[in-house]
Amino acid sequence: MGSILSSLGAEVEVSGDEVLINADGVSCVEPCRDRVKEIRGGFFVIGPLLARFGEAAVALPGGCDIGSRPVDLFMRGLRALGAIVELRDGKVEARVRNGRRLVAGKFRLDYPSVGATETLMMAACLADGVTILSNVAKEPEVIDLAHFLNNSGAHIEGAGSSKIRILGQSQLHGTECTITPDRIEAGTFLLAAAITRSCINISPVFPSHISSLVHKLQTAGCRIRRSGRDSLEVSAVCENGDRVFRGFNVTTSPFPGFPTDLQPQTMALLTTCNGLSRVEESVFERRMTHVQELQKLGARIDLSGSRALIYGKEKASALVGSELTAMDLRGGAALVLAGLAAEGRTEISAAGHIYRGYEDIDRKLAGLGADIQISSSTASVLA
Ligand SMILES: CC(=O)N[C@H]1[C@@H](OP(=O)(O)OP(=O)(O)OC[C@H]2O[C@@H](n3ccc(=O)[nH]c3=O)[C@H](O)[C@@H]2O)O[C@H](CO)[C@@H](O)[C@@H]1O
Ligand SMILES: C=C(OP(=O)(O)O)C(=O)O
Repeated sequence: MGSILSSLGAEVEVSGDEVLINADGVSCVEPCRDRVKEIRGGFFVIGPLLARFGEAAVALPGGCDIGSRPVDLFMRGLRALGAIVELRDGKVEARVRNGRRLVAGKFRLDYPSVGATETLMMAACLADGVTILSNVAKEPEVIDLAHFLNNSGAHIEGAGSSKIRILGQSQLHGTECTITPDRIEAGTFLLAAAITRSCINISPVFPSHISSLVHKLQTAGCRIRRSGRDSLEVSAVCENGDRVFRGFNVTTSPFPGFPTDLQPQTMALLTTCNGLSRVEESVFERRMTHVQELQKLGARIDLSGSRALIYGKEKASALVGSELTAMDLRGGAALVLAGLAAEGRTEISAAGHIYRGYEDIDRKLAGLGADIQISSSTASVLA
């Protein structure tokens, strides 16, 4: 994102955990227009750029190959705000009808897409009048973005519910914000503790952001308690002191349902839980490519479309290390977890996927006692 903002003329300075963005340089409309047309991988800037400059052209979103990832909701939503939007040569081109300012409108999303909700919310902040978006995503990241925009002078109500009301402003200003903790990274570490039958303390994490995972892990037999305002302690030892976990069923769905971004890692855990578990992926239609890799470790999984039946083994150590390929980000994380539990050495190629969502994952896991090395192309995990 930093390089996208820089290519638009913003100054971006990274210092430790802080990022300083000065967008004054993005005020010149003509050069900006040219730069925007060259952007690759910045699909989500279409809303703010269109609202700010009356015109934007961005490449279709990339990301993991986990489904068709359509952009119809973005296009129809922006049209409802008065834009002319066309898909041409792999790019979405949009401009404001009759002048330079979007007009407020009403738009109901067919599906509560996170990206479409965030894009339309950003665009509507600068539209003329009151916009109502309904059936929107309720993810914590949507609430976080709304807080940030409100602190920048926007007027957004209802983020976190299924209807958002936005009173458009003529301009926004800079502000400071702290980004909400990454619930998917925290959830992955909860699962790492569970699959290795360990006890760890995780922070920062807001427990209410991952309660669906916490409930499932408790069903399996994990003890999890809140150890502070933004920390959780997970102890992968059952109440009766043993380490045999029960399998459970999972169906992914939008927040507050079970997150699709934790489905592959949860499946890795289920291969080590007792009995039959069912996993159904309902958000993305091709998010099961980790199954064939888990099978190479000895996991018994029957796959039919987006439904998997996992015949768990009683012992966490029932998996055996092998050579695997990370097909996408969360699928790759699932293989790392399985590799931690498997007997012997697991080598994962195409590990670059994993870094896209887990900064320093090798250092963090090594700090917890794992024997893991990741280069940009390969991860090696020793149980
Ligand atoms: C960078 C980022 O934050 N990515 C997250 C975001 O992705 P992203 O915002 O891409 O995911 P969406 O919430 O948009 O996608 C959810 C569903 O909506 C459908 N859809 C989406 C847009 C559209 O115009 N039409 C349409 O039909 C998609 O095909 C998918 O089936 O939310 C996903 C669901 O929580 C997470 O897995 C991703 O990690
Ligand atoms: C699917 C994910 O990311 P992206 O939307 O960038 O592909 C993810 O974070 O799991």
